Amino acid sequence: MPPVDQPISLTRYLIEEQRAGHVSADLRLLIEVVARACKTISVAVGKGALGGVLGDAGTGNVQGEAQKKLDVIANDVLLEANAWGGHLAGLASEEMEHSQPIPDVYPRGNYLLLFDPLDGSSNIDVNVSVGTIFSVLRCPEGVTTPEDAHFLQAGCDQVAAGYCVYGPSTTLILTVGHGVHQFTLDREQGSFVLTTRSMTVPEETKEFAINMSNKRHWEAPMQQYVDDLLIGREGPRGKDFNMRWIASMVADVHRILTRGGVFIYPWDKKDPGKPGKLRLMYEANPMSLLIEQAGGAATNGRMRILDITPDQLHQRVPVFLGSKKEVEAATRYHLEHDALPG
Ligand SMILES: O=P(O)(O)OC[C@H]1O[C@](O)(COP(=O)(O)O)[C@@H](O)[C@@H]1O
Ligand SMILES: [Mg+2]
Ligand SMILES: [Mg+2]
Repeated sequence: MPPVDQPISLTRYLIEEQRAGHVSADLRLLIEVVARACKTISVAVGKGALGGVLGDAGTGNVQGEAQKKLDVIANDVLLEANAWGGHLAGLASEEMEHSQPIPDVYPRGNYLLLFDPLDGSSNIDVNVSVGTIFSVLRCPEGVTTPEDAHFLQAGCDQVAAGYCVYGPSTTLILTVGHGVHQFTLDREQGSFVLTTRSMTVPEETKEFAINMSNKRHWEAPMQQYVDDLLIGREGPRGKDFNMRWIASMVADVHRILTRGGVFIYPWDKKDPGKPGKLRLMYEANPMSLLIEQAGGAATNGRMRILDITPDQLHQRVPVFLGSKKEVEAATRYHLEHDALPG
């Protein structure tokens, strides 16, 4: 990836993208508001035990998951910042049952924002990287008070997507449909600086990321695929593989954007009613757009994630994303299994 010679702030990068006709003024300002909210969340995360922000909130979200204090704080920060941002018609969060239109009394715009305010929250209390994932859609024409149904657009309709990782450094990864770029938070200056232009995911990899403890609950083709990875060079894949699992999707995807790999959260029969663990609108779609923009691939094991027509705001999907050839290989195991007679 080419290094950047001159420090370029996120603001300057976005102005250049606006001049090039890649973003509207409204979208530029909306991304700036999200980035500012991420800075605030980064400060809260960084306080750790000193800030009293660790531990459970004692509440559950709409998904029936126990919320961490920081899940609630991050959600509130994003809501507050964006309600006054002036560029949105509505927003939706993994932590809220329904989407929220921006009330009349606030300045409003034509975009819809969806977010996972804090991804990987099981890692907060052990001081491992967590992050924020976001996705931007257009509000359908003529709609002034968007409802859940207006957010149900395929991932290929996203106009921007990104995530922020709160790790050893705070980094913002962004696409507005013209490549994927990395910005690192300069903590002294308080601004995001472009540190990697045009990130690319190598086509091939020898590294996979999966929660192996679920293996016995997977479908047959998924078990076969991983068995073949583990046999390594003596098996049909003809090479040895390494494994990583951080259990924060943002951090696992960030590694893949940086050095390649494949990330898989397949369907499992622990809870057969759930079509997957990860959420289409807040996790799978934005990450799939980023990965595709960086030259990788993303499927649900059978079809391209960005082509899925959502039918629920909190819809879950299996996720296979990363290095193109490896995602194609894992997908092929499923499609060939589906084509078997009987
Ligand atoms: O604990 P598991 O089952 O391995 O799941 C880990 C996955 O769950 C997630 O933490 C789900 O995200 P949330 O923390 O936003 O619910 C992903 O970031 C991660 O990839
Ligand atoms: Mg998440
Ligand atoms: Mg979350």
